[in-house]
Amino acid sequence: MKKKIFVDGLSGTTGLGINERLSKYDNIELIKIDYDKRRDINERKKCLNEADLVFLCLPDEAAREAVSLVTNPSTKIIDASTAHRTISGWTYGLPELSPSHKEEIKNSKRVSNPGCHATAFVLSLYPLIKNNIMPADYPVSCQSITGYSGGGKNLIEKYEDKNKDNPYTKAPRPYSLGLNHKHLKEMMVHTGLVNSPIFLPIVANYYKGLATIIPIHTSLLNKKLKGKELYNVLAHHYKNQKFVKVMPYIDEESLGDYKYIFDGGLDITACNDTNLAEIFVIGNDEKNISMIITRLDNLGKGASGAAIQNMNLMLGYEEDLNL
Ligand SMILES: NC(=O)C1=CN([C@@H]2O[C@H](COP(=O)(O)OP(=O)(O)OC[C@H]3O[C@@H](n4cnc5c(N)ncnc54)[C@H](OP(=O)(O)O)[C@@H]3O)[C@@H](O)[C@H]2O)C=CC1
Ligand SMILES: CC(=O)N[C@@H](CCC(=O)OP(=O)(O)O)C(=O)O
Repeated sequence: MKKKIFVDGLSGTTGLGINERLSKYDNIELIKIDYDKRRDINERKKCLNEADLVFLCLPDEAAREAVSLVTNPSTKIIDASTAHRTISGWTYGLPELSPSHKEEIKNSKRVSNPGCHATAFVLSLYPLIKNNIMPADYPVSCQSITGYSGGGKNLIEKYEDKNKDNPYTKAPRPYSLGLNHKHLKEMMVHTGLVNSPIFLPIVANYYKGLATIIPIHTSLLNKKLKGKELYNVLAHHYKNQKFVKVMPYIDEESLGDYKYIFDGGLDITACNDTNLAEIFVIGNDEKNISMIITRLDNLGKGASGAAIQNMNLMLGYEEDLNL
């Protein structure tokens, strides 16, 4: 029997990405809603309760509302919004963190898809805190560079406005300057950090692709590891993962012929159109400093790709089916 799937918010950036990926499945029937009725609460309620699994690709408030409309006890939900990422009763959809995270997703009816910045951030730090290498009260700061599609339809429209004086397109823009980005709680809860990271995202004039940049003073770690040892911890943690790769270690010596760097810089769009997150560990042992840079497609492993991976697990398919 085909599984019935409903995408609430199909016309949005994440919804379209999920829809495109779902079109590769032949064992899935998409529940369709008239375009004109896509915000009609009664129509949505009907579709939500007919489905074996629904994707919520909506703003937070609308996602909460959608959950409240689901009365069918069999309906499974994957929520792409921020609404349920730190709420009890919901499973965080980042299966690479540990075998038990993956197992929980497989058995869950309520999975919250991680935020795009948070995905890269949590993947970078979880193994270090879990293994007691980074203290839970380490003063973490992080910058993240992202393409403008991360802001959904509204921000895409602003960036793509062809007015030659369009202020958005002039230069990259640091944002969330109240230092209260909506991913902070999620970043803490799912790494085990006890203090808020200082998180500064930067949006730039390109469509998609994201990288978090986390500097580390290795002398402040519980274990005074060298850069290569830090790399070894992450490489070991993710060694069996298809969608999270730890890339070869970078230091001054390897920099010259490092194949993933061109003209001294790292391409943060290299994971676009994939479901990959790639982690780079960079070290300078003389100065006791390291850096973790994690890149991904904010619409791939940062949103729609991750949602499909979670669906595969929840429906008992191969985790990497059609990804
Ligand atoms: N873009 C990204 O990189 C990522 C986004 N997310 C999250 O995923 C969710 C969707 O984001 P994104 O796709 O970017 O957003 P978009 O703004 O591109 O799309 C939002 C969708 O929600 C629909 N919608 C809005 N309000 C309602 C409502 N009250 N009832 C029904 N439908 C409604 C819109 O319909 P309409 O066509 O009428 O406008 C649109 O289809 C958000 O919570 C976002 O934070 C998560 C990770 C990454
Ligand atoms: C450029 C831009 O605005 N990006 C979004 C992140 C998108 C994302 O991960 O979103 P959710 O947490 O909503 O799922 C932001 O920083 O708010």
